[in-house]
Amino acid sequence: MTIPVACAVILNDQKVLSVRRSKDMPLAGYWEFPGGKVEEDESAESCIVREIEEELGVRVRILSSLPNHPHALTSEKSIQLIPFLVRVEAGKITLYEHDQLSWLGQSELFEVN
Ligand SMILES: Nc1nc2c([nH]c(=O)n2[C@@H]2O[C@H](COP(=O)(O)OP(=O)(O)OP(=O)(O)O)[C@@H](O)[C@H]2O)c(=O)[nH]1
Repeated sequence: MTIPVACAVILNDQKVLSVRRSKDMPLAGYWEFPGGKVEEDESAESCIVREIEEELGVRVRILSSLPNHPHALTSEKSIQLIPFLVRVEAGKITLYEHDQLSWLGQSELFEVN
């Protein structure tokens, strides 16, 4: 089974926004790009706008779509990660589901879980 997951790449001064999954979420403590599962009858584009509003409380505009990335979770379950480069259009980033955020530079991305 392959689950489509849309995620947002939000840049600020060459650093990318990363958020940490809270203890109320599965895979707690792992860092990710904000986003979530694409629902049935939803486009990946609508999904990322919805998820970012739910998770970070901001409205984003999609600037471009980035190459999709398949990622095996278990032998039966995999994720098709669908990243979008987005820009925050309105609001102030607030964590509604995650417990930490960090703006990470290219090499720092490899230093978190
Ligand atoms: N958002 C996000 N999810 C990722 C990334 N990489 C990655 O493997 N995933 C996985 O994709 C899945 C996304 O599921 P989720 O639980 O965040 O989705 P959701 O917000 O729709 O939650 P829900 O199922 O409770 O409605 C998780 O298994 C997560 O670990 C990433 O960079 N960002």
